[in-house]
This record gives sequence, C-alpha cells and structure tokens, in this order.
Amino acid sequence: MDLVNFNQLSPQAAQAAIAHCLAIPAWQQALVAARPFADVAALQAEADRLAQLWQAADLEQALSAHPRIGDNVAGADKEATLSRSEQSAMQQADGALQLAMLAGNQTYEQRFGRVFLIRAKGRSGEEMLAELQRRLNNDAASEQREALAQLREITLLRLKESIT
Ligand SMILES: NC(=O)NC1=NC(=O)NC1=O
Repeated sequence: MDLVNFNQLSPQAAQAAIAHCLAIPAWQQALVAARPFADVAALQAEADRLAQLWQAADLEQALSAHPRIGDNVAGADKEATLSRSEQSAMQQADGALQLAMLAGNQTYEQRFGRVFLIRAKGRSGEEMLAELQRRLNNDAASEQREALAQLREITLLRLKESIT
C-alpha cells in the first residue's frame, strides 16, 4: 500500500494494515496515531523510535508470532507467509544443518528461556547457525539487547515492504 493511502485509512484499517509487521498492538496503535507521515522515511523513523522503547515483555509478546528458525511454518495468515519467505534459506538447508539448527535452538531456549530470534531475510542457514552459536555465549543482558535489535530489523523490514 502507498503512504498516502495509509495516512488516510481509519485507525482500525491502518492498524490492520501493519499488524503483520509485529505482534505488539501498542506499537501498532502508537504508529497509527502518529499519522499522517510526510514520507516513508518519516514513517520508518517513527517506527524505529517506538521500537527503541521495547523491553523484555515486548520481546516475549512479539515472539509468539515468530516461529523457530528451521521449523516448518504452518498457516496461511500473512505472518506465517512472511516467516516462510524470510526463512526460505532453511528450506534448502541440508539435513546436517537442519539438525544443528534444531539442537542450537533447543540449547538457546534452555539457556535464555525464549525462542532464538534473528532477522532471517537475506541470511543463509549457515550464517544463522553461526549467529546462534555466537550469541549462545552472550550474557543475558547482552542477548536481550541483540534479540530486541533483531526484532526491530524484522519489523522495519516488514513495514518497508508493506507501506511504500
Ligand atoms: N525465530 C525467528 O527468528 N523467526 C523469524 N525470523 C524472521 O526474520 N522471520 C521469522 O519468522
């Protein structure tokens, strides 16, 4: 959808138009309330400013909409469709990589108590596995910062593809 259209939608319709970017209604509503935007750069800047405010609770809420890397993503809704395309590199990954990613995800979840989150678009399976293994050595605070940064990247990428 183009920005002019997004600026003119009702609040409900505008929120529905960006809901797939991130499963945090408060962020969706704050961005909708900040309309009208003069250009896409202003929209992206406000989305990022709001995203900088996220804390651990926001991360937990958002993770509900992000399947594990390498999981077979079921569902036909827009978020599932986006996750499948973002994670498409894992579809071509060989069995060994799939297994290593599965084991890595399990170790990560045992250590940090939540799903490993990474901006998957544009990354190979090997790159994502290397990032997982690197981040396994983070302390809790550093890893929370990294996970929140990845959540911002995914959200802003999805927003950029949705409102042009
Ligand atoms: N656990 C994840 O990192 N999931 C995802 N990353 C993306 O970029 N899309 C996802 O679904």
